[in-house]
Amino acid sequence: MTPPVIEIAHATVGYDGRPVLRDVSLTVTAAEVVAVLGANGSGKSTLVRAALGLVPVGAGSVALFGTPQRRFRQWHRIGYVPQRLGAGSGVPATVREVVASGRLARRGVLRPAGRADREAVAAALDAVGLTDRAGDPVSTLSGGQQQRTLIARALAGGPELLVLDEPTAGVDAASQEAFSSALRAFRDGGGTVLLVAHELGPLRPLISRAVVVHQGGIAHDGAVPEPAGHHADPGHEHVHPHCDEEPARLWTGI
Ligand SMILES: Nc1ncnc2c1ncn2[C@@H]1O[C@H](COP(=O)(O)OP(=O)(O)OP(=O)(O)O)[C@@H](O)[C@H]1O
Repeated sequence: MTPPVIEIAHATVGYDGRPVLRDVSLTVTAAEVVAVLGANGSGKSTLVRAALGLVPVGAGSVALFGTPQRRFRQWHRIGYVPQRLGAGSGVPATVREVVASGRLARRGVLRPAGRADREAVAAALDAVGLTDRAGDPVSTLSGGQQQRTLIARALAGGPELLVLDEPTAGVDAASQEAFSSALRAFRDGGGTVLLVAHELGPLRPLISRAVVVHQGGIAHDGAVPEPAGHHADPGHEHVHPHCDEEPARLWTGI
């Protein structure tokens, strides 16, 4: 039997000895599209970072593709898009260069890019609708386009698992649509997705399962909850910036 893509069992995760998540378990199997939901600061990013070994797990265990995470080396099987780019940082790289860097784990830094690399980069740029911007410096792109560049970089590596931390936060409707079609194509090709989200928007129909992080644990694991309150209004767009008073019941009143 194929092992789960991600298997977190009874993990305690935190920073500087202060636990953020206690005794959490999460299994993601191949071809699932799992959304991690929850209020600001609930520990959504911490959960996905723990899955990837980016924050240490104090107790419990994490396995990736059936291998204990501390022994896992096949990072080309995973594409990760972190929460914030910070690419307005004066890095003069073009969109194509950033996307091509996603091939490095596959080909090694010293081997020149071959045809397969160029084709993968072109396909990834096309998937996120940035082909016409490929030669532009990333710093000249909008926040949403920069986010799409990072998603293309992850896709270019030809991963089996995509882990995305708030891929649509602050991203306009056109970018969200482009992103959701790229994700749909990835899933249709057999890819597995774990993504952190505040609002699902156009991603909602793609999500096969939702996990809600609340008060240091997983409060729900199953069907995608309906948003509560004014968020349920037709046409409501979650455009306000992160705010700490985001009601936890938004995702737990189910
Ligand atoms: N590098 C860090 N060092 C110390 N504490 C951290 C660090 N990163 C996150 N935390 C703390 O861990 C808790 C959970 O943060 P996390 O980023 O996982 O939440 P989140 O649910 O992803 O939030 P948001 O919706 O705002 O992105 C918060 O209290 C945060 O202050």
